[in-house]
Amino acid sequence: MAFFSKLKDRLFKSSAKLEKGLDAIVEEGAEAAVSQPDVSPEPAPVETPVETPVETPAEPPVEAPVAPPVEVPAEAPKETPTEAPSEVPNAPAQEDKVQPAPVRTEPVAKPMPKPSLTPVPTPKPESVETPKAGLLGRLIGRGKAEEPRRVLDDEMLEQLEDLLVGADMGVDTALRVTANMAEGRYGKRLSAREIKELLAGEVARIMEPVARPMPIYEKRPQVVLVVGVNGSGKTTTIGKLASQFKAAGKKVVIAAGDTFRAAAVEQLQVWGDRAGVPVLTAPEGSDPASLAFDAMTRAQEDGADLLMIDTAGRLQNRADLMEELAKIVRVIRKKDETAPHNTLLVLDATTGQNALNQVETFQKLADVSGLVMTKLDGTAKGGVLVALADKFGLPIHAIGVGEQIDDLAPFDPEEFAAALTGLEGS
Ligand SMILES: Nc1nc2c(ncn2[C@@H]2O[C@H](COP(=O)(O)OP(=O)(O)OP(=O)(O)O)[C@@H](O)[C@H]2O)c(=O)[nH]1
Repeated sequence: MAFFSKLKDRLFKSSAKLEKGLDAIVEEGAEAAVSQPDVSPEPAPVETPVETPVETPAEPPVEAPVAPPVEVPAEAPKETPTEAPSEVPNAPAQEDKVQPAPVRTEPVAKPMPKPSLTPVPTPKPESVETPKAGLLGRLIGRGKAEEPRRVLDDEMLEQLEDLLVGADMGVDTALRVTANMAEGRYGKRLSAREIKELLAGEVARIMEPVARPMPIYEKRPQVVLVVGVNGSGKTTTIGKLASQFKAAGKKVVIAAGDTFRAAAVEQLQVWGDRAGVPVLTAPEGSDPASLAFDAMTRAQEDGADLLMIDTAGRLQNRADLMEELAKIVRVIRKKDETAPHNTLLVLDATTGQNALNQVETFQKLADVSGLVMTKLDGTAKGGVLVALADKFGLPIHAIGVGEQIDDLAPFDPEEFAAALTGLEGS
C-alpha cells in the first residue's frame, strides 16, 4: 500500500471530520449547480452585459466584487516543494547522508521563524477552461457542472473557521488559514473540492518548514534524550526509532531512565528485544542520572552511534522532574559536554490542544530540539499539528501512526495536508 493511502487510512478520523464538514458547508449554501456551469464553452457575444445573465437566477446577491463564473483553478497552487515520499519510512537514513555539524554549533533548541502573521498573497488564479461535461465525463464523475458551489463570503469564512477550530487547529491558526484561503477569492464560487485543495495548500505551507527528520551527527555516541508526559508514547517511539536506526546500520544503546516504574522498564526491554538493541536498566527507584552516566560509559566503550535515554514524565511535581532532567544532563556532560545532541519531546495527538501546553512546559524543563507526534491514527485531533507548527515552529521529526514497530513515519507536509483534508491521492 502506498504510504499516502496508509496515512490517509490511519488519519481517517481527522480527515473524515474535516471532509464531511467542508462538504456540508458548501452544500448548505450551494447554488443550483447544474444551472451554473463553471465556464460557458461558447464565446460570449459582444453585447453581453457585464452583470450575471438573467437566466441564472440561482446566483445569490454578493456584496464583494462579483466573481466571474469560473476563476478558481481546478488545482490549488502548490507552494511547497515535495520530497519523494518513501514507501518504507526511514528518516534517520535520509538525514544521515547530510551529516550536519555537531549540534552545539547550531541553535537546535531555538524555535524556527514563525510564519508571517499577515496573510501571504496567494497567486491569483487564472481562468481555467473547463471542458463541457459530456455524458462520459458525468459518468466518470468529472462533470464539474455537477459540483455544488458556494460563494465565499463572510458567513462561509466563519463556518470554515469554526470547522478548523473544531479540528483542533486553534483559533489563531484557523483565522490565519481562512484569511489566506480567502485572499483573492472573496466573492467567488467554490466547490468543496476546491476548498479542500486550498486548505491542503495552506496546511502544507505552514507545515513545510517544520518537516525535518531527526538530525544525525558525526558525534559518537549521539545522545538522544526523550521527554514527554507519561503515556504519550515515549517507550514505543524509542523502540520504533531504535529499530529504524538499527536498520540504517547504526549501533544503538537504550537507557531505561524512568527508574521509578518497574513496568516502564519492562516495557522498554520488550521494545529493545523487538528492535534487537540492548537496554540498560537500574533497580527500581535508583537515580536516573546515575543510570544515564553508566549508559554513557557503556555506549562509549561499545562504540555505539546512538544512546537513547528514556525519562520519567511525571508532571505532577514539575520541580522534581526539572531537577531530575537537569541532573541527567549534568552527568552526561561530564562525559561529553556537547550532549545531549537531541532532546525529543513526544506528544500524544489525541490530547488535542493540551499538546500546546505540554510543549510550553517541556520547553521550560528541557532544551526541546524536536517533536514526535504519536497516535495520529484514530484521532480526530490531527489539526493540532498545524497549530503546533504555526505557534512553535519546532521541527516535527516523525509521526506515530500505530502500535507496531514500523508505525513511525517521517513527517511529509503535503501528504499530511492531503490526508487531513480528505483529498484523494493523485
Ligand atoms: N495507536 C497508537 N498507539 C500508540 C502509538 N504510540 C504509542 N502508542 C500506545 O500508547 C500507549 C502508551 O505508550 P508508551 O510508549 O508506553 O508511552 P510512555 O510515554 O512511555 O508511557 P509511560 O511508560 O507511562 O511513561 C501504549 O499502549 C502504546 O502502544 C501510536 O502512534 N499509535
